[in-house]
Amino acid sequence: MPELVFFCGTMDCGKSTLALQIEHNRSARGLQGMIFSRDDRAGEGKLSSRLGLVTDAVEVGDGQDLYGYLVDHLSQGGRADYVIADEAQFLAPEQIDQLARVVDDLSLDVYAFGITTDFRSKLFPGSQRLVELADRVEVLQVEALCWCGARATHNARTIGGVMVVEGAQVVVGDVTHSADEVGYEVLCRRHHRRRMTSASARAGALSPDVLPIASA
Ligand SMILES: Nc1ncnc2c1ncn2[C@@H]1O[C@H](COP(=O)(O)OP(=O)(O)O)[C@@H](O)[C@H]1O
Ligand SMILES: Cc1cn([C@H]2C[C@H](O)[C@@H](COP(=O)(O)O)O2)c(=O)[nH]c1=O
Repeated sequence: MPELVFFCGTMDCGKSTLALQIEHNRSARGLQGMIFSRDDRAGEGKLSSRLGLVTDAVEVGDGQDLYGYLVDHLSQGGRADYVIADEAQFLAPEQIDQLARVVDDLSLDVYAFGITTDFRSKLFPGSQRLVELADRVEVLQVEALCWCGARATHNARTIGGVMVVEGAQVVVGDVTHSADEVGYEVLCRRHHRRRMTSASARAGALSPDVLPIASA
């Protein structure tokens, strides 16, 4: 039976790498995938992994009907044996419904990849719909780690390494810490709740407040 599978995890846990591996394994057996992506860091119409691999993809636009796109593609003689949708958190809930319809009405497997929650630990609408509709939700097994060594479960947005909690839900970026730019850092829940990034933990460790008091 064809399935809608949601592969999820924090940023930087290998979702796009897995998407590219699934694509590679199927295309090596002569199958042809329809690859959707949206706002990939590598640019429009790309699906890229931090391991350096990249492939072309159909850039999904606002309000684009993904089911209609596939029906048009197939009726014009195009081929699609399965569907991959990366950065699926950026898709609208209606587009997730369209992907479910691709599974049910076109009998194609759909593999969606994305982060579940944003920098405020709130579900992205697209990810919420995936959790509601997917036949299977798979949490990636290569866990990203918080600076403390615990499994990272949350995504923090940072500016100059300091965690921020205000701002637009969507800001494309990477797990970096340049001085003024928006970056991201994966944290365990405890340190996300305490807004403690690696930079603020380091600063705290160096603060005179926590240095041992010299005995008189
Ligand atoms: N230089 C490297 N050597 C080995 N693995 C790496 C290297 N750089 C990144 N990775 C792996 O790639 C993962 C990120 O992969 P990617 O598919 O881009 O993540 P995601 O799509 O989940 O954000 C990292 O968690 C790490 O396991
Ligand atoms: C937490 C969070 C992330 N984003 C953006 C940042 C990246 O461009 C993508 C995630 O990509 P990855 O391949 O999983 O690293 O999402 C965002 O826009 N808003 C957020 O709150």
